[in-house]
Amino acid sequence: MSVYASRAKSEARANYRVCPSNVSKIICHRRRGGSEEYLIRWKTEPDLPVPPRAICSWHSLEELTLCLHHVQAYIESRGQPQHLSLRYNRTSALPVSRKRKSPGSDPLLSRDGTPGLLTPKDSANFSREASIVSISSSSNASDSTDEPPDVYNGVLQRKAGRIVAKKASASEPRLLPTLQMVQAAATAPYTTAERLIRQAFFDKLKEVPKVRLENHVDTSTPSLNFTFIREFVMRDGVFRADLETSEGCPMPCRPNMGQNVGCEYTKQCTCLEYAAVDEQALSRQNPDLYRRYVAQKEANAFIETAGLPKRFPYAKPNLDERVPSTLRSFYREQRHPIYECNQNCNCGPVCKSRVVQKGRRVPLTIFKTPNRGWGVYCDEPLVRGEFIDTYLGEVITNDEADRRESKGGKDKASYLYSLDKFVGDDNDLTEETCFVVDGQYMGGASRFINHSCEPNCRQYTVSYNKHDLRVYDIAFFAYEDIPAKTELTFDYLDKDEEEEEDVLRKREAAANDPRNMEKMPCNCGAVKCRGYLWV
Ligand SMILES: C[S@@+](CC[C@H](N)C(=O)[O-])C[C@H]1O[C@@H](n2cnc3c(N)ncnc32)[C@H](O)[C@@H]1O
Repeated sequence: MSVYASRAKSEARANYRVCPSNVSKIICHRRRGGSEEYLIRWKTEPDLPVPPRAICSWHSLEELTLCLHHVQAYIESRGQPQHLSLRYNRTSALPVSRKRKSPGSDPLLSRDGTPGLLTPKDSANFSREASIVSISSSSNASDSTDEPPDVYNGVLQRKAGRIVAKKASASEPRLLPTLQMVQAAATAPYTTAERLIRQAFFDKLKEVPKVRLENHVDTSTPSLNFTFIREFVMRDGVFRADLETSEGCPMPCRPNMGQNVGCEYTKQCTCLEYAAVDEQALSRQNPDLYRRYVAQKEANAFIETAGLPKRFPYAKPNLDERVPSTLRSFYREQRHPIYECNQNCNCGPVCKSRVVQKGRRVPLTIFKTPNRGWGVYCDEPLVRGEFIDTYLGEVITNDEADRRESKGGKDKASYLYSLDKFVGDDNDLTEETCFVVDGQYMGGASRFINHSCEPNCRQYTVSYNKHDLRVYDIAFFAYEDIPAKTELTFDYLDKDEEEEEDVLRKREAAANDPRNMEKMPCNCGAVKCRGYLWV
């Protein structure tokens, strides 16, 4: 038997001690042609902020020797004399600066998967089961009682070197864990459970058009407690406005108006009643009315805009389905709500005022980032103003959102999105009475979009019933041309662009403000990063 280390590089790290008893696990990956690859998972020193389950390789030649020695002993114990190649990850789980890495830098595994760990994508396509084995020892890092056990998707937990299936409670009934998972949990190492979880997630994903999962960082998948949905799920205490308030645009809107594209060519379209006023057209058509309008606007007074010429939100150069509609610059910059035509309109399905309601057209990939959990990119290039997807989830009351939020600590990811666009707009809607979308357990791929202080996407309000101020779509559009496979991001605080010096000054102040100790650091990596996610 020979153990062959491929592409070894050494990198001494004085403060990181590795010895054979520190090896918590060896992952064996059978390759085409019968050879095997081994990945070594080290336990970490308790005082080093290296993730306990990080897959590390050796950091020095001595460590490599120990590592090979350990692999050899392990293989001998299994009696598998084969040609072996040992692959490694160059030390990516460094003890410092892990949290502040820019997106894409220094990933645990390279993007093409080489030197490669089994990725979830690989495992789903594996005809032959990747053989994954574990060496457990009583001193296993994640077995220590002062550390919480690893939780796999809230379904299976690693405890004392075994996998334990979490029981479904009456208040939280679910189909998971499956019988197969429970049985595997009783007998198998946790890597087997992880594989089953991956498979279960891929099964879920099969139902979702044009969404892929990619993970070159580790072997996890998003939570199995997450369900992909196609429309809002309305929970207790939330409601839409009465159906009869949903007016369509009546005659004269017709399917064959103008250039066969519906409402853009009628200034009378009642769906556009609350659309942005076309001030240029107004000043041309009725200078007196224009002057009055400007005065009211400057006085911040309520303006009755019915009958005034309106700006149309979308541009569509031709009727070719492959050419996307784009949001016009005024809407892109001003964030004026977009009112689309609805099922009661006479203009018909090709009307240019129907974009978001037709749903996502672009293919998205949910991928694991090195430092911000899962993120999303589009497989194809996006043009500025192109619609991407809406934010879906359970629609809950603000009180319920507060309850759900209070259950998590500062590190808990937040998936809550307030539907508060119309708060204060001459109505009695308040921050307390508006509804909230929770994408934690249910949603679409866009629920995985991360925050950036310099985002390439923006969120917009899209309404199909101008009388419903509580329930509308949150739609993501590209804010700039975005090349294929670039991570999509939006600003969670929806702040307007700030000067760089202002941001840097505020960032320093935020870093020194003890109240921010409780806040989650932002890892967006942008030059203008504000430092924290919620400041
Ligand atoms: C709507 S989720 C986005 C998807 C999430 N990354 C996941 O894996 O499910 C929001 C959460 O993602 C994480 N996140 C998003 N953007 C981040 C950033 N720039 N820096 C650090 N964490 C971020 C935070 O935990 C945040 O509460």
